[in-house]
Amino acid sequence: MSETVSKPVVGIIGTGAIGGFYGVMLARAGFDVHFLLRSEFSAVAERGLQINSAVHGPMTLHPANAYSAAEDMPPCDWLLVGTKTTSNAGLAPAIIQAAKPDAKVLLLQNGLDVEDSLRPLLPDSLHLLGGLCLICVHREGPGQITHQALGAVNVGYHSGSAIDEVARMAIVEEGAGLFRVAGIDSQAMANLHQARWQKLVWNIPYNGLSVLLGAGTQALMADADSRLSIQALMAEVVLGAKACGYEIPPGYAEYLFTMTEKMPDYWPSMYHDFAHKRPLELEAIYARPLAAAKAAGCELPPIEALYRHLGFIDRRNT
Ligand SMILES: NC(=O)C1=CN([C@@H]2O[C@H](COP(=O)(O)OP(=O)(O)OC[C@H]3O[C@@H](n4cnc5c(N)ncnc54)[C@H](OP(=O)(O)O)[C@@H]3O)[C@@H](O)[C@H]2O)C=CC1
Ligand SMILES: CC(C)(CO)C(=O)C(=O)O
Repeated sequence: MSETVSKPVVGIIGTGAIGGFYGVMLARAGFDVHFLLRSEFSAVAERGLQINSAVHGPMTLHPANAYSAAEDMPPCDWLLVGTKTTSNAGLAPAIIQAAKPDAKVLLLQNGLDVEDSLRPLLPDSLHLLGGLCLICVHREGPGQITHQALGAVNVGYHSGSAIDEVARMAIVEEGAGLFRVAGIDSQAMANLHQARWQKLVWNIPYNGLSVLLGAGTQALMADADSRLSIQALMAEVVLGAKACGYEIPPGYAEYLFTMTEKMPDYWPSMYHDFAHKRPLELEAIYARPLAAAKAAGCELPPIEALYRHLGFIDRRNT
């Protein structure tokens, strides 16, 4: 049965791999999509966005509604934030500028509590949501995105003026519905914290080890020692989540491990940040989960060691 959702105006704040991919998918489904860019503005204004997708085939959006300043964007019903988490608080002026008064702002980002630095800077009328993307995409060049595998987005409510759980879930369902109309698997999550911890079961081992060991997923999965490290780190994330009150479903870590064996060789976005000398998302993916677990009385030494090694690398790299 096809789902009918009225088509809102969508703004993409940060058109990189994630913002560009989901923005193009929504535009292809008939949504009115507007893209805020920074370094790639001229290239995208001239040539549009190209997605080379192993799942959907080649896709081009040309012309794309490209902007270098949020002031020039039309008022948006939904804003999808596709920047890295390293500068969330700095995005508030652009978000406020591009948002309708009761807009929904969806952070399509990995990590824990990534909404917290932004929330106090936004008006209460704006709804803030988090989206966990299970996808392998990266930027190949200005306006050029490679999509290797997967694509689902799980959406949860963080904060805003929704008066009760029913109102919150209606907004979350609306968000998931946008993606489903665009042919993307999407689930409404009742608990955003739970969803963020669950996603960390993948990101904590693979993102960090890809940088530390200089290896993509296939090399990491082919070596007995790195397999053990991945499994140990996954088990630690499950422990940390449990200490904080979030039960990761039994078998979930094993499911992600097996899923990764079947994926094409994938270099997580943290590796791309390292290779391009951009700051790593260490605060969101490591420091906050470690601090939350510690506050709940749970030390996670292997994750802490990985975090410290990555900090050393990051400080010398940027
Ligand atoms: N790539 C993936 O497969 C996955 C990524 N994620 C998560 O998604 C998030 C986004 O990652 P990803 O898409 O890979 O990152 P990218 O680096 O590809 O994209 C980030 C984009 O945000 C832009 N940007 C940053 N600040 C601003 C600003 N102030 N104004 C306008 N544009 C801005 C950057 O522009 P500029 O070029 O100028 O820096 C860049 O285009 C991260 O949290 C990541 O962990 C989650 C699942 C999978
Ligand atoms: C887990 C993965 C690779 C999708 O499987 C992903 O979404 C990520 O890189 O954050």
